[in-house]
Formats: sequence, structure tokens, C-alpha cells
Amino acid sequence: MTICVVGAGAFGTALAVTIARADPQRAVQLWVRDITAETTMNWTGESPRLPGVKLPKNVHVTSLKEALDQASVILLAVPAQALRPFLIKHAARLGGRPLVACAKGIDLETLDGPSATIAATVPDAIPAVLTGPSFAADIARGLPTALTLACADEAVGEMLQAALSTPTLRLYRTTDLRGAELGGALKNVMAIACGATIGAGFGDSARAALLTRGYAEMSRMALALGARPETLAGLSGLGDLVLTCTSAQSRNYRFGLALGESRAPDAGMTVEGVATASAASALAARLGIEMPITATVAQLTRGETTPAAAMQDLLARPLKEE
Ligand SMILES: NC(=O)C1=CN([C@@H]2O[C@H](COP(=O)(O)OP(=O)(O)OC[C@H]3O[C@@H](n4cnc5c(N)ncnc54)[C@H](O)[C@@H]3O)[C@@H](O)[C@H]2O)C=CC1
Ligand SMILES: O=C(CO)COP(=O)(O)O
Repeated sequence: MTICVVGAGAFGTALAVTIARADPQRAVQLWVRDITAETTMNWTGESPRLPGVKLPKNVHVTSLKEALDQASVILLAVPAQALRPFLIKHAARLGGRPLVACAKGIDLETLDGPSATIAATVPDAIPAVLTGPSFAADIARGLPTALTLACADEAVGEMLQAALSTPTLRLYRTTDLRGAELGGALKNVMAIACGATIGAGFGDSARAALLTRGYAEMSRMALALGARPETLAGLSGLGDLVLTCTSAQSRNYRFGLALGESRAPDAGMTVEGVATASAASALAARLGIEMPITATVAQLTRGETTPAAAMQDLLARPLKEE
């Protein structure tokens, strides 16, 4: 099986590295969008997004479009808002095989998750999703990690699970694409909320409340869209929520922390929760469901409120049953 990973950022590189290490006989293509990126990575032997992680010999960095044609499985590790443009641009080269979305977000323009985006742009591909609690740096260091592989086609799901699991990266399987991808997308929004809460000095109890009520919001949206509750309770939902809302390794959490501390966030980071907060708010309005934390994070990221005012508004909401 020929595996091609699209996007040589932190996550794409970590996946390519761990898959390649597991079987030195297997060539893994790591696709970058231009020759400059290809030359730089071949020269340095690493990705600028994952410094210090040397690429094994069987990872081949390439910008050749033919690498897409030749792959039997393609992992899509570009940011969520870049996924649809990438798929539209290369649709003719991507059909007829599994496309595994690794991005965690909701498209701001269509309000679709990655699997619906694949279905809409490359209708004859088999959409799959790889998601769950994992920092790229941890995967690349070979630390133990467990993720969710979602694919509606059970046989293809089993094939992908076997092909992408490694001795340190353990994949669990589900057919609930919607639930898996929504957990991954929405936990980023909650991580911004939790970071802002800690940054503003509201304390660990407030964070636990936000994490828990955030989980209720995630489940509400996912169930409204046909997801299964057990998916939300699994690695891709609760698992990733806990990781991202409690670790300063998370860029979404750090972005929130900066907002809470009234300082500028680090520049140039991929922070999926920013666009996804607005997309999820719009989707909640379309579905007619309440997602107050998500709406608050959307306002925060657009500069329409402050952490202090946001917390006051959340606390002042009408009292209700849990
Ligand atoms: N970094 C992490 O620990 C994890 C990230 N993810 C998810 O993976 C996705 C990507 O994140 P990172 O790799 O961390 O971001 P990153 O910012 O490190 O890298 C993104 C990469 O995508 C490339 N890219 C953007 N548009 C492209 C296009 N049209 N064609 C080819 N390449 C393109 C960029 O050049 C960059 O190298 C996000 O949705 C993130 O939520 C998921 C799990 C862990
Ligand atoms: O998705 C992740 C962990 O599972 C990575 O989180 P960040 O994008 O917030 O760094």
C-alpha cells in the first residue's frame, strides 16, 4: 500500500514519521505544495513546523502531483480551512480511494466537517477521519498515543486501522464519522474558552465547569447531526477535550491563555478553534440549538467581548436543570 500524507506541518510530519518508522521497508510520501518547501525540507531533513524531528530515510518529501495519483491511501493533514480549496484544486487526482481527513475544524463557508467536505468535492473517494487526543510532538517522539479512525465503510475502516496503527500509535475504529470529527472540531473551541479562563485568573473550578458544560454543547450539536453518544464519550470527544483544555502544549489553549492575559497570541500558529467557533455558532443557529460557550468564544475571538464580560454573561444565564 502506498501512503501519501498531504501537508508537512506538525501533524502531517509526525504521522509520516511514525508510520515510516514502524516499517522501514515502506515508503511514505510527504506531499508539500511547492518546490521551495520540498527543497528546504530535503536540505534540513526536518519540517520547520516540527523542529528537531529528523525524517527517516523512507519518508520522501515531494511536491510532485504524481505522488497523489500513485497513492492508495491519502492522509489530509492541512488545516481545516485549507482542506476544501486543496480538494477542489486536486479533485481529479484524488478519487477512487480512501481520503483520511486529519484536520479538526468546521469549514467557515459551507459549515461542513471534513468528511462532508470530501464527499462534496471528491464524490468517488471514500471519506475517513483520523482524530483524537495527540500532540504531534508526542507522536513523533514515539510516546504512547491512542486515536480514533472513523470510516462508514467497515471493511475500509479495518484496512486503514491496520495500515496506520504502529507499536506506539493505537487506533480504535468507528463508523461514526460525524461524531468523531465534531468532537475534534469542537474541543478546540472549548480549549480557547478554558485557556482564557485560566489566563484571566478565574481558576481551575471555572475551567472544570466550562469543560463539562462545553462537553454538553459538543454532544448537543453532534447528536442533532446524527452522531452517536458513545463517540462523544470516546477518544475523539471527551479524550481530546480533556487533553486540549488542560495542556499548555495545545495551541488553542495557549491562544485562549493569551486572550485571558490581555496579550497578543503567538504569531503564525494554526489555531483551528478561531474559525470553528464562528462556524459552529452559525451551525448551531441553523440547527436551532443553544451553544452559549461556543457563541461566547466566537465573540471573544472577534474582539466583541472580554473574558471578564464573557464570564459574567455566562454566569447570568437563566438557571436550569443540568
Ligand atoms: N499539531 C498537532 O499536535 C495536531 C494537529 N492536528 C490537526 O492537524 C491539522 C494541521 O495542523 P498542524 O499540522 O498542526 O498545522 P501546521 O500549522 O503545523 O501545518 C499546516 C501545514 O499545512 C500546510 N498547508 C496549508 N495549506 C496547504 C495546501 N493547500 N496544500 C498543502 N499544504 C498546505 C502548511 O504549509 C503547513 O505546513 C489541524 O486541523 C490540526 O487541528 C490534529 C492532531 C494533532
Ligand atoms: O488536536 C490536538 C491535540 O489532540 C492539538 O491541539 P492544538 O491544535 O490546540 O495544538
